[in-house]
Amino acid sequence: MAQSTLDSMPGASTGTVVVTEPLNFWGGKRVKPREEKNAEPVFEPATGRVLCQMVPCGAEEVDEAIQSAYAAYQKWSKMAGMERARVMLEAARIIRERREKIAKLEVINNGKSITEALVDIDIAWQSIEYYAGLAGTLAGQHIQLPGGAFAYTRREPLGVCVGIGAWNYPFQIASWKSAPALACGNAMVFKPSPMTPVTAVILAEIYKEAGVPDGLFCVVQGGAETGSLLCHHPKVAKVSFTGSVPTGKKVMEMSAKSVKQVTLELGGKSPLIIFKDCELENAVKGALMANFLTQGEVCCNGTRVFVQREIMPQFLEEVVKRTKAIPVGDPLLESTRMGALISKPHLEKVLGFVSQAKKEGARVLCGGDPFVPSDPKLKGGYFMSPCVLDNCRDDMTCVKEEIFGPVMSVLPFDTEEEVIQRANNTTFGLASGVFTRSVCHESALHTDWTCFINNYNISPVEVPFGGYKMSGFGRENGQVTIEYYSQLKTVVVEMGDVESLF
Ligand SMILES: NC(=O)c1ccc[n+]([C@@H]2O[C@H](COP(=O)([O-])OP(=O)(O)OC[C@H]3O[C@@H](n4cnc5c(N)ncnc54)[C@H](O)[C@@H]3O)[C@@H](O)[C@H]2O)c1
Repeated sequence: MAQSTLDSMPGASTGTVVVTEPLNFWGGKRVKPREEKNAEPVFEPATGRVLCQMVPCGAEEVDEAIQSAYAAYQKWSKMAGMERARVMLEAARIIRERREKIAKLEVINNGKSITEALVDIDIAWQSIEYYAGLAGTLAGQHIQLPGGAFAYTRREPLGVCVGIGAWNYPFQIASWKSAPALACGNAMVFKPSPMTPVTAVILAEIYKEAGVPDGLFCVVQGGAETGSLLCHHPKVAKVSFTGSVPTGKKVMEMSAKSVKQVTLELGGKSPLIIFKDCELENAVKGALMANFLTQGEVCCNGTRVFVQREIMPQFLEEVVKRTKAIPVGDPLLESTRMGALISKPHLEKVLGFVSQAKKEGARVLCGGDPFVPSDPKLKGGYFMSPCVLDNCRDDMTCVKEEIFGPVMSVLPFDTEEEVIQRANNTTFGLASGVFTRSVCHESALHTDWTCFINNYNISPVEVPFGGYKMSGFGRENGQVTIEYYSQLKTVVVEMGDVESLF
């Protein structure tokens, strides 16, 4: 029963899968929704067909999941880091073994290409492996005090952590949040996006199979209402949220009521700066990687591409030629490089940004239209042709707002000083990129956020990832994330008599 969705994957193709198993998971098993009446259809983006029904969890179900996570936390937090590591390494091994099946299911639910989904799943198990490696290293300090007294510190878990995910990297987000949480001895209740509910529960099954106590990683389905129940629950110690800025603000506000810790991984409108002394071939490849992965639905995409005026003509010629050549279509085909956007309303929103850009004076050099693949089964899918916009100005909507689709805005610049000022002139602060052959750490230091030099969208699990300004705070990945899922306890030990002032 538990493995049936995945077991049907090897023979599955686009347009054939229906998921009927329950998508909630707590107490060590899948749990049927209590009431089906609020069910919402979930669509396969490549066909527009209904893939499954998502039934939001209500207050009682959320409470049940949290209680089950709390019970598991009591056991898991008492285990040694090395014991936790062993279980997590087994989970990573199982994911690696099933990577093709999980990736296929992810594609069917999310619409991204199978080539990319396989990378996402690999990054997911790597994250669990990485934090398993750190679980045994959690330690404190010993501090000597006068008269033989001393103090020591211990790194302790927080308790039950909540993870709330976006729809663009469903399995990977669940792994990036749960891996450091579990390594530190916490339990996690995870709520995926209502548009991508099917793979988080697979992760829950894998953790169980690997040997975590029942309830340690739970999945509750739902949207805003379920999310807010999680943020308000008194037994929750921390909320790690990935999503848009407006929702992030609400999560922070709700969490503040009971002083829960929060990590916010929010949106962006990142700049990519291409200097005239760059290796043009690499800069063009970088611009494509910075804009068109996952149909442009990537938070840290470098969607404001600043190009030094002298090389603008060559840059545009090359970038447009390659953008036109991107194969858009059936995301399960290995030859496809761009799949379908997440939903019909989202596709319409992205196309609306292109129309608005035209009205404001931008020139469409390619793409920006709905795309209908020749395969009849894809006729109802949410495809569009990847778009490059020229003639852009900093005050245009397409340059200021997060589009979250395959739309690149290209802007000319003259000097480094000017471009850094323009690049930083945004309330977002997630990522940036610089292409140049000269030493450019100066530019990296001057951008208000993470900076990729001579590449873009590289996120190895060892490297911290996260935002400045309204793109959020806290970090995911890297050693530092341990600090966001643990707290430091201090113990002071007196060895002599108490010197009292009274
Ligand atoms: N910085 C990052 O790491 C990162 C990664 C991926 C996506 N994103 C951002 O996510 C956004 C796209 O994702 P989205 O459309 O799913 O975002 P969203 O903000 O609409 O939803 C994100 C999650 O929050 C939940 N939610 C909605 N209202 C809520 C509420 N009131 N209380 C609690 N939870 C609530 C949703 O159900 C979903 O699970 C983009 O802005 C993108 O940049 C950021």
